[in-house]
Amino acid sequence: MLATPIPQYVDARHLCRMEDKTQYIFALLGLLASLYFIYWKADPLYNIPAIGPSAPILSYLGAYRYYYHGRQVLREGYRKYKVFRVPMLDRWVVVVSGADMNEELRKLPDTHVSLAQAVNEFIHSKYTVARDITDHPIHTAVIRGPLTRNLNLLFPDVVDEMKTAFPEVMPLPTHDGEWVAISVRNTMACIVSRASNRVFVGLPLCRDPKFLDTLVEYALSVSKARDILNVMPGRVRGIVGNVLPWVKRATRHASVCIQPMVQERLQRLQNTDDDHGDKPHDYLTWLIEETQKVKLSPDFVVQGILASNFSAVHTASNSITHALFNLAAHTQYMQPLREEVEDIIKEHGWTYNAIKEMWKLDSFMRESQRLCGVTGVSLMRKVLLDITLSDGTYIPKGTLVVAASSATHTDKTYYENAEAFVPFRFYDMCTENGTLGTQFVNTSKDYLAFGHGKHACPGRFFVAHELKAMMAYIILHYDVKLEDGALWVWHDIPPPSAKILFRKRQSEVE
Ligand code: HEM
Repeated sequence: MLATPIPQYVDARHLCRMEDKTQYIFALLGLLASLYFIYWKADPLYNIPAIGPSAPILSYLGAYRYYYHGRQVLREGYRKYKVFRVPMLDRWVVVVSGADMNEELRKLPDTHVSLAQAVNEFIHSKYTVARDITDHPIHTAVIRGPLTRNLNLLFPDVVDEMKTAFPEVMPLPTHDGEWVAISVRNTMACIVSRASNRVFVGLPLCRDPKFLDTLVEYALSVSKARDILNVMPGRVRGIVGNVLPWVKRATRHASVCIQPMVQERLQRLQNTDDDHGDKPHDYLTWLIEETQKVKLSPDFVVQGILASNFSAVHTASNSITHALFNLAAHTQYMQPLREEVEDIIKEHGWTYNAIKEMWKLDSFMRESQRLCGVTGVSLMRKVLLDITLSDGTYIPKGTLVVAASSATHTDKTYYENAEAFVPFRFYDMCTENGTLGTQFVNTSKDYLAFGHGKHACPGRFFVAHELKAMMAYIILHYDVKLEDGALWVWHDIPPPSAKILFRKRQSEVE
């Protein structure tokens, strides 16, 4: 084929245009690179060392790594820096390292940092947990106040519910000696939910299958909704959050069950004012009284119950699931635990004080939580006013700051043989030093499983006794072991498929 000759003048103009185009492209690329560089440098967190790439767009690689290997990333930062930052899909999170920095973070006043705002930013509580709970956390005041003060009185109900729930939810195999594989997380969630709601809403609602289904759906929907909202850009988030159906549906369904009880309590409270009746003394009444104190409608009680469930059930069922896996992986500790539990129950029965006195079990639970906390971070705070930490790190308003709890818990500066599961280490500390400062419920700058300071988990006194009672029940009634050939592979949140073998207890305490 003959090539068509190109006239000279066309060629020259064409070349000129090509040159112009190339120049424009280079100029545009240069401009974009400069903007990219300026944007990167202008980030107010730029001076805080980042784990993984910190440049815009590339930081998504780091976010991906943090999502899947969070604890490794946190440990890397913890080893290298006092203060560092890790990328998430929509933000950077600043992390402080070591007990002294933890102490500094927990001492920051509420005028400068906020836990509630941080939780709201992190899981969008307004759209995932309960509409008004960030602004009006009535449940927190009730848990911290009357619930904790009255644990001794409420505890027989928790024990009764647990004793009823175990045989129903985890029936013993019909043949003696037969092992049965049980999916632990869901089973424990079911029993924790019943025992906790025995206190929150009482009988018969705490056993009502419809109410319990609503709570299960609600719990699942919180993380589903959070995952959806996390990938939304800021402005769209509010619009999408408002149309998500789950929290509205849970509130509607829960209202049908709870509102009549609220009305009944209100009536009784009024009668008490008129000296005609006994004042009810339970969680619903305390929530109603709290709404009255802060001048809210009693309708808020439903949100308070949902938020209580959100705070209590997921955390507690994960905690006992980890403890059971630790027991199944270290069955040599069954015997000393059995001896302790059996002796104490024989002497005192299933009382609140009896559970408190199970010090070996207490130490076991604390150690399990030291190594297997629900998340690798604690003391999550949103910065409300610009702050400068003692090492000179400037943290602007709006930033999320956390403490690297899992890295602190495995730091050999604070714990001997820090990586090993040594279930009676805290028991030994208590007996050697004669102090009670290392009980399951105690927080410190190097033990952050329940947070630390003013906002430390107010439900920890309730949950410590609830979970110890459940463990004591299992220790007395079941043998446990891992499935043949299975290794205990630790997860922040154990997958529902993770199973343990249970059988009716074979041996008496020797
Ligand atoms: C093993 C189970 C639990 C764990 C590991 C746990 C852990 C935590 C942590 C780490 C915090 C944040 C503390 C801080 O930042 O200083 C917290 C706060 C909170 N927890 Fe728990 N928790 C558990 C069970 C419960 C239970 C059973 C309840 C309710 C009965 C509850 C109610 C709360 C509330 C209301 C807050 C917010 C406190 C505030 O805003 O000041 N938690 N919890």
